[in-house]
Amino acid sequence: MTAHRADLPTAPPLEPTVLPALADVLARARVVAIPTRTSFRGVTVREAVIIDGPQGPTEFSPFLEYADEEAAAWLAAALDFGWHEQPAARRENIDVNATVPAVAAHEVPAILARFPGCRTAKVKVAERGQTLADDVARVRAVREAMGPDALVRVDANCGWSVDEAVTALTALAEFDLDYAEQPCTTVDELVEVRAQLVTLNQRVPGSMAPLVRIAADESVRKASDPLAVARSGAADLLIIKAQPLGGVRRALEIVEQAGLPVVVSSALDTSVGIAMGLQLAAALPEGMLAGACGLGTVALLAGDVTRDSLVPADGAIAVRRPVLDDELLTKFEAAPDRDTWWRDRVARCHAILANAS
Ligand SMILES: O=C(O)CCC(=O)c1ccccc1C(=O)O
Ligand SMILES: [Mg+2]
Repeated sequence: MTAHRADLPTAPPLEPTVLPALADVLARARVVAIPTRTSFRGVTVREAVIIDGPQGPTEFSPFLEYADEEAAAWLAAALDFGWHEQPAARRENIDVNATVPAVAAHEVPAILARFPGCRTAKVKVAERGQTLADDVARVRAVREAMGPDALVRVDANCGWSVDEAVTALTALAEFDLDYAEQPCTTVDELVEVRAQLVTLNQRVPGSMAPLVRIAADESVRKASDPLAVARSGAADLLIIKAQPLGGVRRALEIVEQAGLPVVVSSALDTSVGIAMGLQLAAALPEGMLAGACGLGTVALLAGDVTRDSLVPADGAIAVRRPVLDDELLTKFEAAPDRDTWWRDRVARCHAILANAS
């Protein structure tokens, strides 16, 4: 165990309350493979296990490259959402952002059209194989399409070094960014980028605010210690995802302990996983939400497992659980080898949770 400053406790352990039997989980599971409309961080088919739990449908969809230890937290989340009562909702509708993949600038209007009414956009930047000029052109296209009142954010997904991040965010500052999500990989790098951006902001003498605010995503959801960011002052706000953090209740505990404003986001889930994110956003204490959430991403998929998809209307999504559609589950059924692969993965992650409890 590392030493911790007294002001922040360690993150709560993954506690898989009462674990349902593996056979029960698998009997309720359907594996689906849904194409994306646009390549999103290299993903062109999104695979997911949809489980018809006693409390409602739930989803297990860790990315393919994740090892079992990491994927086990996603299974804890899925089982918690499918088998246990969830924290009470404090709001009925959740504002969401448009999510703009790393497309060419001329494709931006077509992407934004899938997010009706959204007044916040999050734009992917620092994509491998692209240049800062591509990012500037894409962000400019978003700002021009949405107008001066919209909020525009960027997400670099760890794609920059400290120097690249400072250069890029200085160049992008003319578009008046709401925040930059995970510009670099490590917590120390985030601290350094943020410090340099504070220095660059000295147009307001004595201000300790950075030129662009920093949000942490991977440094929260992929970290063994999701509170390290908050403890070291590496970010102005946190991106919180229910599946990787082990479910709605554990994510709420982490938010409370971190004490930073948050934006709830998805992992490119089907409507079932989005429902979990909406539940988390709806349960957040007053004043913790830092704006529109990244939960509109079903609009980036070319299919879904419900007829009543959880996509934005008027810039928001109503908090609800979708009704599974058997025809769609069959239509997007994964190939037999992929079905077997996912069921084996569920079994291995289930064993990890069983050993931990
Ligand atoms: O936050 C959003 O707008 C959508 C979700 C999103 O960007 C995302 C989706 C899948 C995997 C990673 C990420 C991410 O935020 O980095
Ligand atoms: Mg992100």
